[in-house]
Amino acid sequence: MSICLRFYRFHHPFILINHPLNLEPLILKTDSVQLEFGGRKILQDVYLECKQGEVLGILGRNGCGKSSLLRIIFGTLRPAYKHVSINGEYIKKGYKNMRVAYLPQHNYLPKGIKIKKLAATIIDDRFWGDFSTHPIYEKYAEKTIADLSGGELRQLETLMVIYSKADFILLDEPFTHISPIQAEAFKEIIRKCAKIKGIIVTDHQYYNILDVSDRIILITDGYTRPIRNNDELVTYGYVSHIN
Ligand SMILES: Nc1ncnc2c1ncn2[C@@H]1O[C@H](COP(=O)(O)OP(=O)(O)OP(=O)(O)O)[C@@H](O)[C@H]1O
Repeated sequence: MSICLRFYRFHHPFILINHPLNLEPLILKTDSVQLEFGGRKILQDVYLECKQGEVLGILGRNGCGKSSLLRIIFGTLRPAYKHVSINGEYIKKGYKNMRVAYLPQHNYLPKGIKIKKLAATIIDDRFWGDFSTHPIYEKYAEKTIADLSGGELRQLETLMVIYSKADFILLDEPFTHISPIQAEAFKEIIRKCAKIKGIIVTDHQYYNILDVSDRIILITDGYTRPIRNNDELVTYGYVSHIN
């Protein structure tokens, strides 16, 4: 039985519980990733840790390997070597048993199936109230994805991953293609979900990443570097200045 279900059964409405059964938060760790394409080294010294209760932001220039790293954790990209674990247990495929959910850059929801039916299998019971009252879901629950605009579909797909049953949520560019007001709303949702999940998020809208994240790591030259203050983003050449 999954930890999520055990949490749900023992949940008491008057106790503020941040983690399942008040256990120690789960910790997702990734290290020793070796990834290359056609002899070109992409990732060579990665260390990343994310625990339930926090948002970890990943920044880096185009092509530095952010999406690849998320796909490696999710289990759909196999590098030469990786070590991914949750509380010490080696995880070969993060997507198995809904340990990890992933929002890719491209659309992922299947065509021809009612959104209501998809939601019933994906959404975490603890967030059903939030999800089912979101305007996008209320408007399109009885429809299929063919009825949504590009931006609406992106919103729905993002919400479905954030509110999914997984312990860890990986978000690749959740702020791209959506309006600023929606980005603000998503940051609120991400913070709320991060009270009981671990969330890793990357986007080129770095100000949104800085805003929503508890910690930041930067990928440069295949390495992950913890960013302790925003000036380091200038030092490492990610931005020319910070306002
Ligand atoms: N299947 C593939 N075959 C060959 N090269 C690939 C493949 N997938 C990714 N790459 C290369 O690996 C590098 C890292 O790609 P990745 O998509 O992880 O970068 P990214 O940091 O997410 O980039 P962006 O910010 O532009 O989305 C890029 O140079 C890309 O061209």
